[in-house]
Amino acid sequence: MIGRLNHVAIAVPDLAEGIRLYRDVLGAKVSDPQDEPDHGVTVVFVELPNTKIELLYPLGEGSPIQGFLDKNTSGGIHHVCYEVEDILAARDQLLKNGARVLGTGEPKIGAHGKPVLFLHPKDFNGTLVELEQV
Ligand SMILES: C[C@@H](C(=O)O)C(=O)SCCNC(=O)CCNC(=O)[C@H](O)C(C)(C)COP(=O)(O)OP(=O)(O)OC[C@H]1O[C@@H](n2cnc3c(N)ncnc32)[C@H](O)[C@@H]1OP(=O)(O)O
Ligand SMILES: [Co+2]
Repeated sequence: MIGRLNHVAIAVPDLAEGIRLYRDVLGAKVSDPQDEPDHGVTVVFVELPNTKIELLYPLGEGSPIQGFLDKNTSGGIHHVCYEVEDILAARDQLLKNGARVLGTGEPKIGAHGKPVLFLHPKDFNGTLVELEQV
């Protein structure tokens, strides 16, 4: 069901410092920050030849990454995103297999303009999983 790795997301406590590390220290191509109010995060994309890194910073009240940053004060790997061809078929299959789909269960439009869903980290070895329809 899952295909390519679309991105690995890293929650950062300081976005400017995260950009500096990836652009100036690691020498990667880094996008401008993009606010995603529907997701409660500001996102910066780091373009790698084979995948992307998504730097995440909380946006607004009740950001879904705030609790994670409170626990991981230096930041940390927040989720991995796998591509799927049909997100509703993937969701229904996962629900049938007992995985918990977060939120309303309906896909939202993600930072790349494509439908996304999240799966509970406790159902996947402590790793929050995002699915993105490509
Ligand atoms: C824009 C976009 C895109 O790419 O297109 C994005 O990625 S948006 C990315 C931001 N959006 C999302 O993350 C949406 C989905 N996320 C959520 O609904 C939430 O963040 C949850 C995953 C449910 C966690 O919520 P919250 O932190 O309030 O829950 P909680 O503190 O009760 O945590 C429950 C347990 O899960 C653990 N936990 C929390 N976040 C975790 C994470 N990212 N990875 C692994 N474990 C995690 C906690 O440590 C805790 O474990 P213990 O009980 O053992 O202490
Ligand atoms: Co993501």
